[in-house]
Amino acid sequence: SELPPPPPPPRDGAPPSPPGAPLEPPEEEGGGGRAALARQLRERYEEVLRYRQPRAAGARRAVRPRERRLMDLAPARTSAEQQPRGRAAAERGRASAELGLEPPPLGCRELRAAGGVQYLGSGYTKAVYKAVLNRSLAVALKAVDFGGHDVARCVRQFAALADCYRLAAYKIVKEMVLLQRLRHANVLQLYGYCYQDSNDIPDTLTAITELGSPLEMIQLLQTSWEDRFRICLSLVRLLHYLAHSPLGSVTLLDFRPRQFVIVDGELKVTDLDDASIEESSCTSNSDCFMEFPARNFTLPCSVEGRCQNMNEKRNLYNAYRFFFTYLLPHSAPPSLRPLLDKIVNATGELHWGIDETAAQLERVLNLYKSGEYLQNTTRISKSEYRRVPEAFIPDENYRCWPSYHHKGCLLSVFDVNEAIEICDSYSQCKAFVLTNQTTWTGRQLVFFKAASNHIMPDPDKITYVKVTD
Ligand SMILES: Nc1ncnc2c1ncn2[C@@H]1O[C@H](COP(=O)(O)OP(=O)(O)OP(=O)(O)O)[C@@H](O)[C@H]1O
Repeated sequence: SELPPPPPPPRDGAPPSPPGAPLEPPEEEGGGGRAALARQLRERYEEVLRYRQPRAAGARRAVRPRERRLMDLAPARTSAEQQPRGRAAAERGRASAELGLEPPPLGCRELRAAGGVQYLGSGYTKAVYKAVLNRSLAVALKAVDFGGHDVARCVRQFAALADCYRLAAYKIVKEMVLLQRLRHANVLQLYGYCYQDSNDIPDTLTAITELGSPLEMIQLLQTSWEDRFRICLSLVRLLHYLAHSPLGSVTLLDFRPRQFVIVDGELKVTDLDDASIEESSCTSNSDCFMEFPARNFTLPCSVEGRCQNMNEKRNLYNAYRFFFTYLLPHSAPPSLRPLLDKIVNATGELHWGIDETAAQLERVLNLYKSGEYLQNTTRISKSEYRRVPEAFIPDENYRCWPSYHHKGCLLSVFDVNEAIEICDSYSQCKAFVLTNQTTWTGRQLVFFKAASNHIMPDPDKITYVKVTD
């Protein structure tokens, strides 16, 4: 309900080209509102510069008011169609260098030929579209949302659409710089970007990124523990990377689940416009106060006058409150529960840092993958099973939860003994079929069946039929 209405669909199947252009460092102007807007533009511009410069470069460079346009990329009026290819590429390369980015593999040329453009969603600032580039690559396109809260509020206040666009577009620029500098399996990949003129505003920016699907908590709660654990593990790997990133310790100030998307079952951060590397300065511990809806923490103030590990701990507590409590313990294998409860408690109390938390989750992964978690359980089968190689049972499904198949009972197992244990524990289960499919941890997928009347040949599967009860 808090989402702004979607922007109008792109005309003639063209990619969305919302107006505006970040880019020239704003000059200070006299006079109330305009001066305030100019100041905000300048602050955003300076922030982008901070992120794009390698830390080792040392002190911040002074920003010259008339410095060349920061993101004067390949404008639409010099479209790739109208100019030799080499020049377009050269312009892109030069622009990338200005941004501190590598030349993008995808740009305006590919965007103009995009197909299947579809509105995906929007937040306060950006609208996101799905599109197919080069007829094969499905990507996400991010642009400033003209109907969005950010632009609308700014226009109401300053009545200056072009500058309000620039202010919002800086968020995309910041995100692009961060996506480029923070490279990790759980950070969305930036494929490229395009500046093109729009009706009212020159040099509107579209970022081209990897496509994901929105993270739906309700949906996640209905999936297997294995898949939910994967989300938590990818989040912890991401936070571990962010705590030790090339930019320093990065905190995600906005940590709601909608800042993340799922790509092939892995969680990836997509919205980086609220990321920050500033570590709060302090003179005493009371300056290092962290407030959350249900808990507050006071962190130690270091002798250097910085709140110790505040960025890392903020991320960790948010991971606990938005993800771990919901996703980690429920329907986990019973022998892993004590360790998982320990992880949930330790992060909820901020007793551990990210290094320890990551090490503990990797430990859970190893116990699960290696089958060690099964060792404490008694593994004597109540029933006998007849092995029928190269065979499967096409029907006779029953439903179970949480199943990998919506009609049948498809679960992952470590080995055939675990499948026997599961079948033993379901009175409905009369047989099971080992498939040749595996999950992300390498566990085998098994169909549990309610009868074994029709067995069919299949070279890739093995059927086990319960012979006694
Ligand atoms: N790469 C992507 N693939 C698929 N959907 C995405 C992608 N990136 C973003 N989205 C969807 O689009 C929505 C808006 O994107 P994004 O969060 O970047 O915009 P925003 O204006 O910064 O939002 P917010 O107000 O949450 O900060 C997201 O909630 C997400 O569901």
